[in-house]
Amino acid sequence: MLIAIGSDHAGLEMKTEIIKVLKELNCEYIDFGTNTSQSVDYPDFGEKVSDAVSIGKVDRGILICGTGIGMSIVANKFPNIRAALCNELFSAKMSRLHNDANILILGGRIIGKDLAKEIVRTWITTPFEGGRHTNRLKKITLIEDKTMKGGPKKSKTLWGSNNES
Ligand SMILES: O=C(CO)[C@H](O)[C@H](O)[C@H](O)COP(=O)(O)O
Repeated sequence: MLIAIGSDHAGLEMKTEIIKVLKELNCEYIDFGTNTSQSVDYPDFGEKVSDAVSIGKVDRGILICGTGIGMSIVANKFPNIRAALCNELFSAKMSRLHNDANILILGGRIIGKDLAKEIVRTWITTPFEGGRHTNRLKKITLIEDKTMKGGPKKSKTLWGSNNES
């Protein structure tokens, strides 16, 4: 299995630990950074990993930021992405069994490295259950098609418009 992995500065230490687990599980990986403790912006790294999974360059992705929330917001903007923020084992297992999650997200400032490593082991080795869940995933894809078709929607936020008319 080929895994894309990335973090911001708040997830860097945990990323280093998780790479050890990937090696232990004989997973190949592409490390999209960051690789220094300098403060960076999580969307830049979330985008690289999510894009790699979205276009099928890699099988799955792992993202780490401070809480995992920022990376989750970024990753779930991408087509074909089912990103799951899992800071405990049960969610990690269920995100594979029921949701076929293809990106795992962890909060580097929320949980310790031993739990994070155990979550990664569980998430990598748990298969998708299929059955009734397949139809639910198809419905998610239909929603994605409806909402993403036709390119970016106009949006005006407090931070400014990304598509001025
Ligand atoms: O947790 C996060 C928000 O969702 C981000 O991933 C960042 O890690 C966090 O915002 C970084 O905070 P900092 O104060 O700039 O270190």
